[in-house]
Amino acid sequence: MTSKNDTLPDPTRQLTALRQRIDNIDAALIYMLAERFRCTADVGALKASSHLPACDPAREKEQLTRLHALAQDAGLDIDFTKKFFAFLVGEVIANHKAIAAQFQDTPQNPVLNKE
Ligand SMILES: C=C(O[C@@H]1C=C(C(=O)O)C=C[C@H]1O)C(=O)O
Repeated sequence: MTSKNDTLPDPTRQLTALRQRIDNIDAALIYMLAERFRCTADVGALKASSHLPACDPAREKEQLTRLHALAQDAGLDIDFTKKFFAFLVGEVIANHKAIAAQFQDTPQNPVLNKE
């Protein structure tokens, strides 16, 4: 199969091909993050309705140990992994606090009643 891309100089074609792979990976990351945040929103609603704290340091410690090993195995920078995880969990905890505040105002939280 020929395409317009076949007529480009080699480095340009290689760059286009690499960027196509990057775009595919970015799409997968966005979908995975969206799914993770949907899941953590459900955790936030469960915690709010059960009066559990937004943050669980023991669980985070376990996750960090696991992610450290996974990052090492995958060849992903450990410091980046820790920073990314801290950023992600920081967002989740802020969301959990917002859900808890909303639950206090309106115990009929729509997140809990969506099914
Ligand atoms: C999602 C939870 O809430 C918080 C967020 C976490 C996460 O994003 O993975 C982990 C621990 C908690 O501090 C949980 O307790 O499982």
